[in-house]
Amino acid sequence: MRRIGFVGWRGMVGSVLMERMRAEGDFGRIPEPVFFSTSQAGQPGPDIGREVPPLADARDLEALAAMDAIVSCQGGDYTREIHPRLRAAGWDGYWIDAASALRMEPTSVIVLDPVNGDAIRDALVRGVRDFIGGNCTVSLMLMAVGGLFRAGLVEWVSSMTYQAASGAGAQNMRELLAQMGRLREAAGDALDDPARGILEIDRAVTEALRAADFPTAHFGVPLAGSLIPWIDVPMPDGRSREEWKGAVETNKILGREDNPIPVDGICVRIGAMRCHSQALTIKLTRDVPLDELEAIIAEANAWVRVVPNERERTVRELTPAAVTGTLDIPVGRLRKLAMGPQYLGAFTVGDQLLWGAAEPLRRMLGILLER
Ligand SMILES: NC(=O)C1=CN([C@@H]2O[C@H](COP(=O)(O)OP(=O)(O)OC[C@H]3O[C@@H](n4cnc5c(N)ncnc54)[C@H](OP(=O)(O)O)[C@@H]3O)[C@@H](O)[C@H]2O)C=CC1
Ligand SMILES: N[C@@H](CC(=O)OP(=O)(O)O)C(=O)O
Repeated sequence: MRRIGFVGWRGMVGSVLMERMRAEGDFGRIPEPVFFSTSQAGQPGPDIGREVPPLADARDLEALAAMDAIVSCQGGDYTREIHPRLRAAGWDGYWIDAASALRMEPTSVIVLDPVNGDAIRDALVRGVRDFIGGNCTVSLMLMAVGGLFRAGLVEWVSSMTYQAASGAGAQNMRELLAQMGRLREAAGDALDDPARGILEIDRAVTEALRAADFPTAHFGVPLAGSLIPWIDVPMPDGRSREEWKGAVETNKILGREDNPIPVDGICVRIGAMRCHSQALTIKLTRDVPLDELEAIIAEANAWVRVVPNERERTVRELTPAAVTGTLDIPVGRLRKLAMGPQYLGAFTVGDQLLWGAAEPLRRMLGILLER
């Protein structure tokens, strides 16, 4: 593992990956990092604390084929264009990818090593070469309650999501802020005057939300002051593709494709910046006391943390504002539901650019570098 190529490192997910790799000193373990771009070939590469060659052309198959591994955060269109051609040309290096394009291919493994590290290592021994990061919502749910799955305690899960703007892309994050700004403008001076009636302010804000010039070029509809109960394209059975991924990717990561655990729910976009939250209803395979369930959840990996089901701790620690920019995976609101002792309620939050996207790729590269 000498030459590692990075494609898509300038983008939002790629930048988070670069930040994490710099913070962890990963580049010190890579003898020859090569940075590619589809639009900036020949320009200087990123600052990684030592000199790197100018950017290579991300469509130059010969240059790509000289890599022992390629990490791509460039997106699905790029993967669909380049990966088959590289493989057809006989390239047998490792392909590590953030995009969903290859996730459900039988030749690939979805990587989330705190949950399926053994499956990843088995796959390496079997000669698997394509290692793909999972859907952010799926990875964050499994980081949160993977312990319950591992213990065989999950009969089914319903996940109701509250997904951040970042999942739709960098331009959407900007648009969310532009929408927020427009609403603040609409409230005008009335907001600074405590004597002015709230209904007057609300009327002005609603008018702005519905105005033809409200900034909606990327989301298509208002997100600030509203929400969007549909993410990604429709599937034939009424699910959105994001909801479909919840089921198929979870079971692929768990190695349960032949005997899948039902996972379903409604995926909703809300006005958070980069943290996805999920309210989970879990039907347990048997009645287990709550304190045992909490211990199983908390011991599953080094990042998950149980937040006691207390108001003060919950509103401070179990929110996008508290979690954003960190690798923490808090899980709280844990309690048995009114439906019966086998029904567990939970709420979890995670940064969708870290554990939801960049971190599993960084760790997969780390596993390859250790070999
Ligand atoms: N957004 C998310 O939450 C998640 C995304 N993913 C996957 O990762 C892929 C990449 O997503 P994302 O990072 O959001 O994509 P971006 O749109 O932020 O970046 C993709 C590419 O756009 C090019 N680009 C053009 N202009 C700019 C600019 N001004 N600044 C930076 N880059 C620019 C860069 O390529 P070049 O250097 O070649 O011009 C860059 O690598 C997605 O398609 C998806 O498959 C996976 C999980 C979560
Ligand atoms: N679809 C996710 C983000 C994403 O890019 O997912 P995927 O990697 O599965 O395409 C969201 O909108 O929040």
